[in-house]
Amino acid sequence: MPVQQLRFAEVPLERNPATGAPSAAYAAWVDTAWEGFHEKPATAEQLEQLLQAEVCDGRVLTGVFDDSRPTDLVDALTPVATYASFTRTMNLGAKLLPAHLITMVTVRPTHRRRGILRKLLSTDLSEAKDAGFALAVLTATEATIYGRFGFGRATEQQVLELDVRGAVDFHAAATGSVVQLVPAKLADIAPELFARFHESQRGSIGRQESYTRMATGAWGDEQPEPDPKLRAAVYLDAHGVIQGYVTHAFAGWESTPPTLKVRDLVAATAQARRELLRFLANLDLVERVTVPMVAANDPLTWALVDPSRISYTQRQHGLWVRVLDVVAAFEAREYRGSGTFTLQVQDPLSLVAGTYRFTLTEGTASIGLLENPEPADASCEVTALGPLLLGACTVRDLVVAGLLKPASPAASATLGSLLDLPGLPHAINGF
Ligand SMILES: CC(=O)SCCNC(=O)CCNC(=O)[C@H](O)C(C)(C)COP(=O)(O)OP(=O)(O)OC[C@H]1O[C@@H](n2cnc3c(N)ncnc32)[C@H](O)[C@@H]1OP(=O)(O)O
Repeated sequence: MPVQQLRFAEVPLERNPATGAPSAAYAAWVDTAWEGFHEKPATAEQLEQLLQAEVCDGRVLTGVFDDSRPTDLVDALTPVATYASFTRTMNLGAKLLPAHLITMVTVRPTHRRRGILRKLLSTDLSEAKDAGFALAVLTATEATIYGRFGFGRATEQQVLELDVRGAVDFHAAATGSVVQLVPAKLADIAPELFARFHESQRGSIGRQESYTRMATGAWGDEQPEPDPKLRAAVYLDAHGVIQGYVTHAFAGWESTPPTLKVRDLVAATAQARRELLRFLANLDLVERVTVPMVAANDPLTWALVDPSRISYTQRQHGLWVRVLDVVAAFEAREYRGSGTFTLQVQDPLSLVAGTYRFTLTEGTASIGLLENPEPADASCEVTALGPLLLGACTVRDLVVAGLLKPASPAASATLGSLLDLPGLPHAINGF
């Protein structure tokens, strides 16, 4: 059936009024989404947990239905495609801005490559812009899908592997103390510490409800069901203030070498992170500690006396950002110094196309869309705006990549001097 004849409908986060259990329509949506990611069907208890969490998140679920399927073979409530969105803030450096988050996008193999994703995404991005969102954000299963819709790669992450055989020495003397505690104690501590991290880290994206449930062991890292293996510790600074937490689980005696896997490590200060890693590095009976969601410019190599204990694996793209409002998004960014330039943006979805004048005064921007466009100092496709907004790379990197086209070498140098930022954007969670 062509995409025009399919039915696109919101699937409410609701319960069966008679039983109080998650509704059949919600269950069918989850089952389709999970099948799309090759997961087993959710159990009744998992569905209950998911519904609770998704209500907390304020998710909006969309299902796409093919009413031509034989109802004796397939329940009419079962969608052929799923799509979900909700709102969290993103740290753009100078400000946190509400972002439109897109997730759980699946199209059944029987209905692929006939434009369902294109219709879902282009409609949703247009509605998100009309609703006032300056950016949409997603994580991608494949890097090649979302550029055509204007998403640009904004953060990266990798897994840190630390060889913890024998004594692991740090340059800095230990400070503060670490207290091991049951994960349930993190119910209030985890969101509060994450909020402090989120305020301080460019590129950070707000967390959904599942993260608190995972920090407390109510959910495992793979399924929304209790995880008895989980252990936890907090770091207290020299004044006794909690500044970070870590949750972790032993990978089992069959792991080679014996490995402890960090599930989540949230530190409100750089010292807290270092001290939690020192705690992990000194655990007995394990030879390797792995830490996920580590920044591409992770500073641990500078903290250890022997940096060869560290290796990084699984480096990959993290958040993809689609700018929906150039003025609001780029006024929430940091800059260096003062100056002006104009940027012409091309946008196949016509959401942000135009020429913008940036007037920068001591690191803050005032931006306007020009009514009578003039030849711009640089031009780019909308997909370059994500990395440019977050400072994910330098202006020169974007120019060399062919993603940003300066009118002259002087214009390139001016943009670099104003837009290049120290450090990298980083997010410690996906969604
Ligand atoms: C935010 C997230 O949730 S990321 C998770 C994405 N989901 C998955 O990976 C689950 C498995 N895959 C799927 O469910 C589907 O194949 C999807 C969602 C990736 C694509 O859905 P479809 O409805 O087939 O895509 P649609 O037909 O609308 O294609 C839109 C465009 O994307 C392109 N495209 C679609 N899938 C892919 C892919 N896997 N890789 C590269 N390009 C792709 C198409 O060629 C098309 O390009 P064009 O319009 O420029 O010619």
